Amino acid sequence: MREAAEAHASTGDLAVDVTGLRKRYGTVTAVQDLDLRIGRGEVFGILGPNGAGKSTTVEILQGHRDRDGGEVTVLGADPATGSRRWRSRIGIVWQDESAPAELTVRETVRHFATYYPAPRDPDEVIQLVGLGEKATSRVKGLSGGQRRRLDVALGVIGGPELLLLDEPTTGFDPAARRQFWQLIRALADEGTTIVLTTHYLDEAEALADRLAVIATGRVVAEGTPSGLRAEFDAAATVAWRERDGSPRTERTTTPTRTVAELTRRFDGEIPGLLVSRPTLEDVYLRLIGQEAV
Ligand SMILES: Nc1ncnc2c1ncn2[C@@H]1O[C@H](COP(=O)(O)OP(=O)(O)OP(=O)(O)O)[C@@H](O)[C@H]1O
Repeated sequence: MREAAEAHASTGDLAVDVTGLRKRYGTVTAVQDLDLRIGRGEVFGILGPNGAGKSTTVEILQGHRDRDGGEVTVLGADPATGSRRWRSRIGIVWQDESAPAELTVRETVRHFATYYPAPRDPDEVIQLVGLGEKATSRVKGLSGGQRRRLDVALGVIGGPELLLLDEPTTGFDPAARRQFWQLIRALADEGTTIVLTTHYLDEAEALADRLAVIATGRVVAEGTPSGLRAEFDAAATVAWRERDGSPRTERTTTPTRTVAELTRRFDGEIPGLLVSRPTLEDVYLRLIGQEAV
């Protein structure tokens, strides 16, 4: 999936192509000079802290929010002028619950299917999201996690080529998150392009073929989860104490050489030696400006 998506991204077969996106709300700049290229069939994570501009970006991709500047193409069209037919090719899982409480799960999914020109089979979608045993339950009786699964069912009932999920697992317990991840992977295996925003680094790592870290409306890092990790693994910190007891640290991409030099200098044991590398979490926190590594 990842190789196919990267090949698409490089050959120009893009599901999402954003250049120089800008959005302000009054005096607040929510998005500034944001670029995104997402290949067809790719699972793409947009990772960032509260207020980074994730929801604003996704709303602009959906065509639900105007932009102030930049070029945006989603499935070949500008979302600002996308047709109804274009909209039917995109599935959206909203942050707010949208299903009517009094209907059953099956009634709700069947009802939403009528909005689309070529919907999927409602019972198949109910099975896909793991609500088979709840098909005849009323929406108001579902748990939070089950509601979210229903939201995904409503997002995919139209058979979308592109699925946009805004913070899909916020409020989930750990087991529900893992189950939800399986669902996203199943959809990705069917070939759906998936863009999801998240606060959670582990979620982006577990699901995304590629991810963009955004902070204050800009992309501050982009790549595969393993590529980002490798890039940041390059720098290690060597810490030790000098003979007078004063602490020293050195950031280096060649810690073994540094330790060898120190070994020679101290002629044996290096006082207080510590060699450490940042975790991906440390790197993420540094990227979003919340902690020094
Ligand atoms: N309708 C609005 N009116 C005014 N300011 C807004 C509006 N929506 C968002 N903002 C501001 O724009 C910035 C980006 O918000 P956005 O919701 O896009 O971020 P986010 O990354 O999705 O955050 P969160 O993770 O908290 O959902 C924030 O400073 C926010 O306060």
